[in-house]
Amino acid sequence: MGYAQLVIGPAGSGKSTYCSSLYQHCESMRRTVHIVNLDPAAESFDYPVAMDIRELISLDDVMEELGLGPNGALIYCMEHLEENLDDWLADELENYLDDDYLVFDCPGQIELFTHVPVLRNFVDHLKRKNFNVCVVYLLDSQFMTDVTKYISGCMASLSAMVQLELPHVNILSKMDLVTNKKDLEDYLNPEARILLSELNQHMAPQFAKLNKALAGLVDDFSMVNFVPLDLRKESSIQYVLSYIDNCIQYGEDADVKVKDFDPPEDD
Ligand SMILES: Nc1nc2c(ncn2[C@@H]2O[C@H](COP(=O)(O)OP(=O)(O)OP(=O)(O)O)[C@@H](O)[C@H]2O)c(=O)[nH]1
Ligand SMILES: [Mg+2]
Repeated sequence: MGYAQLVIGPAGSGKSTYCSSLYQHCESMRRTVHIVNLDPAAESFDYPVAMDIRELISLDDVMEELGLGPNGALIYCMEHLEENLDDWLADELENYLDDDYLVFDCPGQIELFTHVPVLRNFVDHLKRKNFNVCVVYLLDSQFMTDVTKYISGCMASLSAMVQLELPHVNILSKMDLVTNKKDLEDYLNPEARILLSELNQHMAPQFAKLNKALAGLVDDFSMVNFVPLDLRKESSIQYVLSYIDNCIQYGEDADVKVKDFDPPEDD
């Protein structure tokens, strides 16, 4: 059994920074994680790259040879990855199987989990290879300034949740930039009733019905669960990591092993 985090979220939400902080944290804990770059447009890394999509395909080559723009080229690269799941990915994964912990740093284009089935097929492949996979969805806390942005963030995350059908953890990133934590508290665990009244205050009366439906949707999916992450604090990184570990049952087998080593009782 392997373990994997699929780190996704809008462009610039802090995915690569999260991966690098997680790597450093684990290193200081003497725990091994392997970070995989799935972003063909990435240029430099603050973490050692265990596997790299750029070894399979280069965004610049695709843009040049096919005359595509950056986003079209990215989709092309990811579809190329999809076609090579049984070749390139399978070969690379050979090096990491039992008990290994992989963290996939994904590109930020939201189309990847709303429009095309690439990531879905990617995780299905991981599951077939016996990986327990969890989606780690990063949302920038800077955008949680009012209820309309909060709802739109929730919808994007919900879309990934529905597409990927995996255990799903929402992280509110860049908490170090939040000066007034109180403003955010309302959004960490909000009630549908409060969301609705705020939405109605923000928007013209003709949206009342839509607002009710949206607030209800967010409530029904228990989306309203964001874990704040402040990368300055080891305790915050550790909390997030434990939370995710719990979702993918990492460490549970280890507990069993410990129990196995208990001295047998005299009969
Ligand atoms: N203050 C602060 N800045 C952060 C944090 N995380 C990321 N940033 C900054 O936000 C910007 C984007 O961070 P990245 O980690 O590259 O974001 P990303 O989600 O990987 O971006 P893409 O791969 O382009 O989608 C960079 O300038 C980072 O330095 C954080 O926890 N605190
Ligand atoms: Mg990145």
